[in-house]
Amino acid sequence: MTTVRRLGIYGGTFDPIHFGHLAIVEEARWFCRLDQVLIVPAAAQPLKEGHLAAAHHRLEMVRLACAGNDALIPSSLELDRPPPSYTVDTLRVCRERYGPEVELFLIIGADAAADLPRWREPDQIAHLARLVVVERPGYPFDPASLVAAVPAVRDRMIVLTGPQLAISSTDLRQRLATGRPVRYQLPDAVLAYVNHHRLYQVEE
Ligand SMILES: Nc1ncnc2c1ncn2[C@@H]1O[C@H](COP(=O)(O)OP(=O)(O)OP(=O)(O)O)[C@@H](O)[C@H]1O
Ligand SMILES: O=C(O)c1ccc[n+]([C@@H]2O[C@H](COP(=O)([O-])O)[C@@H](O)[C@H]2O)c1
Repeated sequence: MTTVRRLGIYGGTFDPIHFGHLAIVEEARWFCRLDQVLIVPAAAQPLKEGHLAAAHHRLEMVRLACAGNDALIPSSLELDRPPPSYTVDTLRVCRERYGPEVELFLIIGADAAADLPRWREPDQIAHLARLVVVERPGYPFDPASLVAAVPAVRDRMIVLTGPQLAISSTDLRQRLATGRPVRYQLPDAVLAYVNHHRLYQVEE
């Protein structure tokens, strides 16, 4: 069994999960020498209007995407409690489950990081976990403004350039709805699942 000393936590709507997600996790895992990364689909993201695929579908797609990489652990942590899914609560549960010796690393894309001041208890988030911000094409990130808005992130933030893949779930959903190709933007097994369950097709 892997001894976990450095644990990554990567939350998202994952509607659907794609290679942009997986590539940034891999970068963070390598750079921060993480033993494991929990991939945590949100029941309901507090600042988002809603999602299209049901929670069990999004979790199953995460499971399929993680297959073959023992360091990636699909987690139903946020689906097992009532929404909204506040990250600070998830980090508290992880702290309790894994104990004080395990260092927590919260992985987030640059667009989500810029929004951190609007999240619930951002100071506590920075106390509970180091923040691993991975840059994303189209979302210039200014660490100084984040530190100005949430001083607790100073010395707790790592910014990675990352693989810079301009893939988004919104674009994938639009492509799927209009019959455009999405292959090579997400794992084949996830695409097969999406097609089998007709997740993002517009009914005629
Ligand atoms: N291509 C990408 N590069 C870097 N970070 C990404 C990328 N896609 C998503 N992320 C990050 O992954 C996390 C989860 O994102 P999410 O599930 O909302 O995907 P998304 O592609 O942004 O979806 P949507 O288009 O529906 O908003 C967030 O921290 C987000 O910033
Ligand atoms: O805790 C909050 O207040 C909060 C506000 C907005 C977003 N989040 C989390 O940020 C992660 C990325 O969100 P998203 O919309 O990019 O999928 C996901 O795990 C969300 O639950 C958390």
